[in-house]
Amino acid sequence: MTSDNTRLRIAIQKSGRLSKECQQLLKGCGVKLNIREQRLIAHAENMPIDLLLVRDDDIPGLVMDGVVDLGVVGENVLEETLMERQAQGEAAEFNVLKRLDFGGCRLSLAVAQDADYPDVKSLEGKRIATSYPWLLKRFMDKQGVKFKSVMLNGSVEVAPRAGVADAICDLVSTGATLEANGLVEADVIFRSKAVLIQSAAELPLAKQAVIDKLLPRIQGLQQARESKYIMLHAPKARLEEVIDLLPGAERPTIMPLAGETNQVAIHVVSSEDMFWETMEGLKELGASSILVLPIEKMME
Ligand SMILES: Nc1ncnc2c1ncn2[C@@H]1O[C@H](COP(=O)(O)OP(=O)(O)OP(=O)(O)O)[C@@H](O)[C@H]1O
Ligand SMILES: O=P(O)(O)OC[C@H]1O[C@H](OP(=O)(O)OP(=O)(O)O)[C@H](O)[C@@H]1O
Ligand SMILES: [Mg+2]
Repeated sequence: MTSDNTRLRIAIQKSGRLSKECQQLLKGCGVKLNIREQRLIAHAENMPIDLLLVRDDDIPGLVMDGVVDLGVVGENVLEETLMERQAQGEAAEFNVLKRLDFGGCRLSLAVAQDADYPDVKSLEGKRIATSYPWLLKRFMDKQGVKFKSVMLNGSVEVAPRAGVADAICDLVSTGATLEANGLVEADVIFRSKAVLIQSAAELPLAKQAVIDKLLPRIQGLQQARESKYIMLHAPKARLEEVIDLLPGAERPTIMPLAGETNQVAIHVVSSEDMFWETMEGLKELGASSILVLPIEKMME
């Protein structure tokens, strides 16, 4: 990659479940990217940042070997790589800078829909197909269940039907993939989200300064995504009841309404979502013109 060691190097997934959201995250942080198809490297136009676009499996290693400074990867891949590297005596140091709010999934054991599965002990001596042998082994060792691991890098969900395994241990989100393959989730063994990790190596001040800029921006984006701006009109007489119903702990702003003495306008930033039920409750108290708006960025 570039020989310019003053530019912060960040590894993200090239294409897959994390790639779009990683690019959006950087864009939201004000990083102008010029990503071209087929290119491994993308240079930011307005900040000293270079992106390395790779398979997600390679990201923890690139960070742990200090080839890149930062990486975004699922905790599932991170933890699996960590265990594998530790077992092989390879470099396995890194720091988690931030748990992100995307890439949520779980690593689960799944069996055929008609299988008899009272608990995990029913997998004793069985063949389990997975791309995560270390995470699976850790869980099964803890449960005291012996099994045979069948390592597959992809299409794990077809293994039972193909007669290659009796059960699988794979990532699940909605469960649609399992259902489409006649499988049911039996036990969750690991819950995962995407994380931003940093290499353990000490960074030059200039690079650290870029990280110090990015982190509060990521925090601001995440906080904004979790928050809503709520506006409504409410009768003065029921103000306290209306405020009690509003989600989140922030005190609202109360403003007069032109030409209206019995009603006020209420504005509040809420850290929680506003449910239809709450809106209906507000309406019953006489509130009207209730608006729930998304917030783009936030800084406290
Ligand atoms: N269904 C899902 N919903 C949300 N996040 C998921 C889902 N499946 C996987 N992930 C997360 O996204 C990561 C990347 O998933 P993806 O399926 O794109 O990986 P991959 O096929 O191994 O890609 P690559 O070609 O980069 O190796 C996973 O390691 C996991 O952390
Ligand atoms: O429970 P679900 O919502 O169905 O999601 C789970 C599926 O998503 C991931 O694969 P992905 O779709 O990213 O494709 P891949 O197998 O090519 O990685 C994962 O490996 C599962 O197969
Ligand atoms: Mg992968």
